[in-house]
Amino acid sequence: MTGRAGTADTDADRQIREVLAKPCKTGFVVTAGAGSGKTTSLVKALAYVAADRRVQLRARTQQIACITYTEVAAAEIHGDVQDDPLVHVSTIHSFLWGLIAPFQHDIGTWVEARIAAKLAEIDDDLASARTAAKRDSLNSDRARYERQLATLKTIRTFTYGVGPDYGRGQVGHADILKMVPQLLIERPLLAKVVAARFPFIFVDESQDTEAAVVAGLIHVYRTVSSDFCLGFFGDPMQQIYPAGIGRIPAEPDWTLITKPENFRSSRRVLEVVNRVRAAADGDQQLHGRPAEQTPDGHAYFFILPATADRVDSMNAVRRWLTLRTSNTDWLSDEPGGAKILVPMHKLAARRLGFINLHTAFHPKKPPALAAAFVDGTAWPITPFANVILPLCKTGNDGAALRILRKHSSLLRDLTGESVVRARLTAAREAIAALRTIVAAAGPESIGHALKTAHNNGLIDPVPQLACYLDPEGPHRDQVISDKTREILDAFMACDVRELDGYFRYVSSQSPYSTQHATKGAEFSRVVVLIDDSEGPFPSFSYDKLLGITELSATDRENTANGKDNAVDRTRRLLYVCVSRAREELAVVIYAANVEAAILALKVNQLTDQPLTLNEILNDLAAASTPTT
Ligand SMILES: Nc1ncnc2c1ncn2[C@@H]1O[C@H](COP(=O)(O)OP(=O)(O)OP(=O)(O)O)[C@@H](O)[C@H]1O
Repeated sequence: MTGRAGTADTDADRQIREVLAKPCKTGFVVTAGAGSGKTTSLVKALAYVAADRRVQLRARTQQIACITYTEVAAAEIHGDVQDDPLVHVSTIHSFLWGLIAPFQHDIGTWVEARIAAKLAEIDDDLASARTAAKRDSLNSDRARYERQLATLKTIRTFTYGVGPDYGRGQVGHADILKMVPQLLIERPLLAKVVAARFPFIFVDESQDTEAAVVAGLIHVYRTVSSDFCLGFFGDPMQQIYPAGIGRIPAEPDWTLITKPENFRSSRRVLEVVNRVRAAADGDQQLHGRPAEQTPDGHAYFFILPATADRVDSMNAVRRWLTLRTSNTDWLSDEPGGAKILVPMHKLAARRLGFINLHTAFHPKKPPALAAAFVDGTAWPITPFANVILPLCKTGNDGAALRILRKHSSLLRDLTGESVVRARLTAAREAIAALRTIVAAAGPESIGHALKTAHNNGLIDPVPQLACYLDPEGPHRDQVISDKTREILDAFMACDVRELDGYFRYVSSQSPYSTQHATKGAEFSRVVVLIDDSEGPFPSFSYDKLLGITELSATDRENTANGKDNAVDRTRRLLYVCVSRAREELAVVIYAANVEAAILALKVNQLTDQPLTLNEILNDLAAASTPTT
């Protein structure tokens, strides 16, 4: 056995196995800090059940379900269990869709109710609409939903895509998270079918799983009488998405398991990890590895003036770290070099040259599209990732055909040689036109490229984008909100060259990553960049965490009511960030008032010796001065 499944057992692994060996309905919650090996324990649990119950599960055509947070995590776990077909690893969305897809009638009923709710909402808004323009816009949305409702009856099969297109039988990402838990609770048969198909369901990163989804799964547990096991692996301190449940409400008969060790971090890094957590729930980790295998490592805090040039000062920090740790990897921008965790994409966007693109996707009140921009899944951009840029980059016809066959319906299901030939010629001409637009680049080249690709059938955009690009086309009944339209208008005006830096960034090819996106990952050398001065960072504030900025009235109200607040949220994010480091860690804070920040770090007991820009510049100067 190799990889995570082959690591030494901990007490928690043994406890989990005891639960899994019980021949009855059972459940458990593993709650433990960063780097304690929760995912490792999950992999071992999968391997154990697969080995122990293989014959029985196979005979009943059952599988062990493992729900992960991202596709990347799912792929890793697949690798860990050597692609065992008995183990069904998927993200929450695809897991839930897999459960509901056979229940087409129920999906139809749910969608009908959803459209009815939208219509009721519009009627309410119409009653209070003050301007004729507002009434017109609401009435036209109403007419669209009415048409969707009318065509719904003709839909034979519902499918699942990024955004909803009810009139054409497509439910969206967000719908799945609402629909499936609701149906699990309302349809007893569905709960039974789920338990019969997956007698073991394990959820990783449970703290960021939506409360409704957790409630749906717990409902399955409560209602089934058969042999069924539900297990959660998570850490409430690492909840960084607002919809996440945080702590799992365990059933009275479940086993609660903790893991007190940290297997990831060096001595100095773990000290910082523990210090960040101390003011939250106070849980402190011990080293899991034997003393001789736990390196001392390095961990430093830097306070730099907010007025400092970001590129120069960051380079100074990296040079200083190279000097102090004798490790030149701190200077490398290649994978394996320093990983720089920025609070917002805006910081990386500026450094990697896609600030206009970033601004386009971040209107004042961002809809879900802004969040999708963050993780590289925004539907207006995917045609560039999958089709437009690959078509422009490849010089050969064969590769272009493969791209089109995979991502476009242009060349699919064609009959007759002359039709195929005509389509191929048209595709070649369209690709040549695209190449010209992309090579010329400049303002609005994104819009030109997108329209050219769409008009020539090279891309099959999601319904909303198709409607935006061709308002009278087959997707004309799509409802596009004003905010989404605002994003699309700004996106079309961008320069196609900005996509280069953006794609490097979201595919982790740059040294930058956002603090949210590093969930579950680990790196040898980590820089955590703290910079509130570069603009608002919604819902988070390092200045508030450190006590440099006063809490707002809302923060105080949330705190008084025991609700989540900016300080707790930011502490959790900082905890996730510092705990990504294996050997070496640098926390770099840009502060408007350096003295106040130094004091704040000491008062908050995060470090006793923060370094200033002057100190590191002096050290660098001394190191470069030849000794006589
Ligand atoms: N029992 C173990 N023995 C040795 N190394 C281990 C053990 N468990 C985990 N590790 C190592 O510790 C590191 C962290 O493990 P893992 O990613 O499973 O932790 P986690 O609790 O899921 O982390 P996080 O919550 O911070 O994302 C990995 O490098 C893993 O290989």
